[in-house]
Amino acid sequence: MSFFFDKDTITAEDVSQLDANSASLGIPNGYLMECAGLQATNKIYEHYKLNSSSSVVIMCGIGNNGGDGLCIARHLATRGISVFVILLGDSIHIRTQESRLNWELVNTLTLKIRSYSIKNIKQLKTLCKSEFFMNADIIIDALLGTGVTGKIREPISTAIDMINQSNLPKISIDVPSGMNPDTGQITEKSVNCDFCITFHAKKKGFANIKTWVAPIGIPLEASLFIGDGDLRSAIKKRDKDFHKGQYGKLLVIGGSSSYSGAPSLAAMSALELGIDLCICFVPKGIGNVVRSFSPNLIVQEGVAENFSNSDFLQAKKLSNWADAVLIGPGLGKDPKTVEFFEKYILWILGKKIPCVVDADGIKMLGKLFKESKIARLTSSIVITPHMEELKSIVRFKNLPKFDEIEKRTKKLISILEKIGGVILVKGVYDYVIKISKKRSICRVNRSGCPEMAVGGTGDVLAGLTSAFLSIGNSPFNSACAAVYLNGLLGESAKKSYGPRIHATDMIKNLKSFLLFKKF
Ligand SMILES: NC(=O)C1=CN([C@@H]2O[C@H](COP(=O)(O)OP(=O)(O)OC[C@H]3O[C@@H](n4cnc5c(N)ncnc54)[C@H](O)[C@@H]3O)[C@@H](O)[C@H]2O)[C@@H](O)CC1
Ligand SMILES: Nc1ncnc2c1ncn2[C@@H]1O[C@H](COP(=O)(O)OP(=O)(O)O)[C@@H](O)[C@H]1O
Ligand SMILES: [K+]
Repeated sequence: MSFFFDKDTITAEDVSQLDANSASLGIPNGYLMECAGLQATNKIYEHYKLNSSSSVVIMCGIGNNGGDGLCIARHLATRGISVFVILLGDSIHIRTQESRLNWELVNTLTLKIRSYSIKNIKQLKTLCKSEFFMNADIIIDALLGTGVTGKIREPISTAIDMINQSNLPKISIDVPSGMNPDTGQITEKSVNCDFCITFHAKKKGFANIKTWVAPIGIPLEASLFIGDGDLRSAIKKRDKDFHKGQYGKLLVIGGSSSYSGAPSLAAMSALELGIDLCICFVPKGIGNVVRSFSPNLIVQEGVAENFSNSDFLQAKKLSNWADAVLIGPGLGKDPKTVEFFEKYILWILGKKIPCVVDADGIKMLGKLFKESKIARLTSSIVITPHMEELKSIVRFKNLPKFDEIEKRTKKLISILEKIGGVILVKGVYDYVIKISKKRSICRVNRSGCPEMAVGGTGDVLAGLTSAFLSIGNSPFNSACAAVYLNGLLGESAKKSYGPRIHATDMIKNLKSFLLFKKF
């Protein structure tokens, strides 16, 4: 299944994404910690040929890396090994439920485990001179993992020194504490481990570390199906010192004499997601209709009641201002608009400004492909066709059913390789595909409900995709996060208002939904 989204090395961000996606699939975080603890225990037990006369020191932090260490302590003790647990910090500060549970369990098992929580460095130094510490067979480093940030603080800093000063064999859990797992950088100090037992996949920054990778039950589905983790990481946090415009400037080009709702729905979705600024560039005569949706929208009108080449200069100017562009919703099919679109799209393909093409824009793209005016889309373009729209761009007959994932993915990739770009194929399951010469990848979205098959929900999706682009996400990640959120909004609108939902109900629910889900 190499076309699915599995990676050889992963970052801390990937880890938290996979973790949250596993939770979306119903796998509690504590299960993963239990697997991690048991896998590490098995490896250590076999590698060092431990037996009931062995003794082990485990240094634990107050995050989940420490939780893994506490879990290992329990499993080693179960095998009759004497364990000496040192928690670096007060137990009331343990950060997660899973780690706290493991701390409580460690303190319930009294036969083979002794545990200490360190209040100050002096206490730590005394413990490190104790007979147990000096005579142990190995020392396990579960101080810091993928959650490390900034300079190493006390008492962890001294604990790292203590581990490094000891002559015992040293095993690091997940990450050698102190090392940045994404870059391999050691700002100050890190544990000089003999080897590292790392979970799920090797971390990106590991170069010269002896590593053993342990699977911990993160299922393939957590990488294949888009979930909470994707959405959480796409909703980027505003930096404290951000000023207006740094969290997304979006340009929506759409609308025509017949359609004013489509660009309005897209722009409103983007605004409700929380981006800073959205300019709607619409043809003359519909500006006030779009304005009436919200005073927060900035609306500019073109020269005539349908776009034409006379609007090209203004479209270019506004695009250069924007972080991302959405073109297509409600554009119509006026021949002059088709000319304008062609000119604009050829320009933007050359500029690499992140851009979403939807609705009428997709049909016009199809024409450009047919006339060989475009050979290939660039990786900065996302198109969001449903099946019929996709047929206007590339020829194909039938596809395997929506839930025959492996077959459908293979077929879609072979079809889409001809056109390139990032393609979000809408349907009961949405398929987000990034075509690349090296290796094309596919993610699948299962959120959403049949009640969403009404006018306007596609415009909301296009608005969300371009909004995610405007705050700095990659085209692929933007499409994934948007289609997942769009489906959740459909489900949530159905819960709030019953089966007769409109696109406006989805937008209405956006802010409270994100707040409720703590995004
Ligand atoms: N996400 C997953 O899928 C799983 C993660 N697991 C473990 O969880 C770890 C990540 O857990 P967390 O996110 O809680 O992070 P960590 O356990 O790496 O550490 C986070 C805590 O350490 C402290 N800290 C961070 N930087 C520090 C510094 N520079 N100096 C001193 N203290 C510092 C802070 O109190 C912070 O809350 C992984 O490395 C792995 O060991 C496992 O339990 C298995 C499942
Ligand atoms: N039957 C369905 N089940 C689940 N989701 C659906 C269904 N029909 C449409 N959707 C979702 O609604 C959104 C809009 O899709 P669609 O109606 O095809 O767009 P458009 O408005 O462009 O025609 C997409 O995210 C799609 O996944
Ligand atoms: K560690």
